[in-house]
Order: sequence, then structure tokens, then C-alpha cells
Amino acid sequence: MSKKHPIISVIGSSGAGTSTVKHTFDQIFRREGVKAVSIEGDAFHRFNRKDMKTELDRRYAAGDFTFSHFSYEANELKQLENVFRQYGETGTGRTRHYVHDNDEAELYGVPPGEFTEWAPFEDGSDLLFYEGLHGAVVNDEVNLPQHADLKIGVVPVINLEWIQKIHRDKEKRGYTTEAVTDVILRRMHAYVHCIIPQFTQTDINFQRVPVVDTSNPLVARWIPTPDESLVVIRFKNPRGIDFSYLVSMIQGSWMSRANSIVIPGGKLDLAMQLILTPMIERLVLESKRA
Ligand SMILES: Nc1ncnc2c1ncn2[C@@H]1O[C@H](COP(=O)(O)OP(=O)(O)OP(=O)(O)O)[C@@H](O)[C@H]1O
Ligand SMILES: O=C(CO)[C@H](O)[C@H](O)COP(=O)(O)O
Repeated sequence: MSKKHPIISVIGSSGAGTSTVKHTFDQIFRREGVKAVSIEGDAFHRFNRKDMKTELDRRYAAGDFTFSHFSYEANELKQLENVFRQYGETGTGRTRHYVHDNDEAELYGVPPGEFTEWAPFEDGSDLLFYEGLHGAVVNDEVNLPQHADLKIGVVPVINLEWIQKIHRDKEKRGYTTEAVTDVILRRMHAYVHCIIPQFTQTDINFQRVPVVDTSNPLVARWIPTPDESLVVIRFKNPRGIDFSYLVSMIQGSWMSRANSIVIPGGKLDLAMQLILTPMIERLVLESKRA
């Protein structure tokens, strides 16, 4: 936690929708005049695409079938923790980009599967925004949530998460369904051990639930739309959350537990604005007073 230089950490598996959620945050930052600097979790992968393949082959030959981008060891989590710590203390730090596809290659001038050079954050930011796989990991080496002031989980139910990943990886990154299915299978061990434990560390989880049949996610022809889904929003600590205000403002919503509200999928953006804007305002106000 850093009152002076706050950090927001948005955590989700690959294809969960963290980049989509970042868009909503960007709108709030713009409207509220908040200057944020951002980190993508993929910037902290340990290997470029070619070296990752070599490392995977080496581990396979040695009988390790559980290694993947979800594994702690495939990522520079200590470096990430150092960036969180440094930003919290001084408001400075650095990041880079992992380039996934040709569009990003054109944007960053680096081929797909490579990293850009490290570059310092712009000076004078109000907060740091992280979005990625590992922003709330606690293990023997790191404790990331202790540095973050607001932790958000983006966790569609698993069939939907797979559909979102398969469609995004096919359309934007040029992979086949079979290749994405292999990746999902290979990542399952680390999904259970490295990804999901984080969602008990998060302050708020947004869980999209389809209300159409997704029994076979591998053959779904499109991603269930917002109108074909509900979102469960769960607050770790419901104290101070004005549920009656939220339920009255978000048409069609209801409380399913004392700390959870269910909203129609199409109201996700509105719900995020209503819930997150005052939280972000408070973080920035307190940072200016610290
Ligand atoms: N609320 C939503 N409603 C409908 N589609 C969504 C929603 N959230 C995400 N998607 C779709 O799911 C796919 C994956 O989303 P996104 O790129 O945001 O995932 P991600 O978590 O950032 O993935 P990665 O970390 O691997 O880059 C995209 O095609 C996106 O349009
Ligand atoms: O989205 C991901 C993790 O969040 C990617 O799977 C990871 O960054 C590796 O990318 P690629 O398979 O394109 O080299």
C-alpha cells in the first residue's frame, strides 16, 4: 500500500477481459483528470517467444509438463515487485512491452514475440495501473498485493474465459483452435496453482456468467454478448459499499449475497464507473494529502 503513489492492480487470466476493463479505467482516468502510468503483465514474461519455446522443450525433455506462461518461473515477478515497491516509494519506475502480433509490431517497431526496450514511466503521474496475470501473487518470493491499494479480479466462468481466449487468439494473434486448446491444457496446472489463488486477495471480483449454452466452448461460433450474460460483482469487504444506491442505479441488478451484486452484462461499464470512480477519487485525494 502506498498512500503517496497509489497502485491499482487488475488481474485476470489470458482472455479474461483485463484489456477490455482497462478501457473503462482509461475513460474514468480521462474524465476525472487522473494521470495514470500503466504496466502490462506480459512485459514481465521471463522469455521472448523463441526462448520460451526452447525452455518449454527443455522442460518437456526433462519430464516437466506443467511449465507455461502462467507459471511463476516463466515471469520476472521479483522485478515486478521491485517496480511496485519503487513506484509506491518514489512515483518512478519502468516498463516495456511484449509484442504479440503484427499490429503491435507496427506500433512498437519490434517483431512479434519480442520485447521493446525498458523505458521509464512519465514523471508526475497520479497512480500506477497494472493489468495482467500475476498482479496479486503471494508466494515464497514475492508478495504483490501488499503493494497495491486497489486489487480487481476479472474472472469470467471458465467456459466463457476459454471462448474469449480462443476467439481473440485466432482473430488477433493468428493461432488455430487446436493450438489454443493445447495452450489451455498445458496451462491448467499453473492456472490452478498460480492464477486462481489471487482471486482471494482481490478487493473486488467481476465474474461474467453467460446465460446461453457454452457446454462446448471449443466450437462456440461467437463470444456470448453482454446481453447474453450476467456479471457477479463480489466485494471482499462490503463495509462502506452503498449497495442500495448501486441496486437503484443499475436497472435489473440484485443482491445475491451480503457482499455480492448481480448485474445484467450490458451494465458492466456503468457498474464499474459507479463503483470505481469514487474509489479512484479517494486514492488520488489521499495521495495529494500524504
Ligand atoms: N465484458 C465483455 N463482453 C464481451 N466480450 C468481452 C468482454 N470482456 C472481454 N471480451 C472479449 O474477450 C476477448 C478477450 O478480452 P481481452 O483482450 O480484454 O482479454 P485479456 O484479459 O486482456 O487477455 P490477455 O491478458 O491475454 O491480453 C476479446 O475478444 C474481448 O472483446
Ligand atoms: O496473453 C498471453 C498471456 O497473458 C500470451 O499467451 C503470452 O503473452 C504469450 O504470447 P504468445 O503466445 O503470443 O507468444
